[in-house]
Amino acid sequence: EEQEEDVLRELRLFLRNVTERLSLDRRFKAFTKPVDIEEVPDYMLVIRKPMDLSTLLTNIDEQKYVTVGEFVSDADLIWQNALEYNPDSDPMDRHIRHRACALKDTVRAIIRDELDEDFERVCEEVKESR
Ligand SMILES: COC(=O)N1C[C@@H]2C[C@@H]3O[C@]2(Cc2nccnc23)C1
Repeated sequence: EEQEEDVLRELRLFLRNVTERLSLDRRFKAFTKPVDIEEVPDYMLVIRKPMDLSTLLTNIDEQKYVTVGEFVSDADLIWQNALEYNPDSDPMDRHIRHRACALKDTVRAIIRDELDEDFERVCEEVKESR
């Protein structure tokens, strides 16, 4: 119904704003596009559910997310995949793991600071009603 569409439109605006801010952060450059499987041929063998910031944005526009929780689950794949695929002690792996941890903390901080819990509750009710 109309009010539901208003809530989901506001959700998409919030999620686009969060995703765009993450994409502009230079620390998260490696997370902005899918890992290039030409460059990294074994990536898809190791990582079952690839995810990146550009794919999050596409998902938002395709109205995949009805709650912030669903969005955060996909956003978490980005840093979880990076920790899984880059586990070694060499400096490159440590560098991307440090950035993955920064991404995890930044997503959580933005949601804690900027998401009204009453708004998320309304989104959950829309989801249950479907
Ligand atoms: C989110 O990004 C990543 O998990 N990775 C892992 C890959 C291994 C290493 O860094 C990545 C890209 C790359 N390309 C060429 C040679 N080596 C690399 C980015």
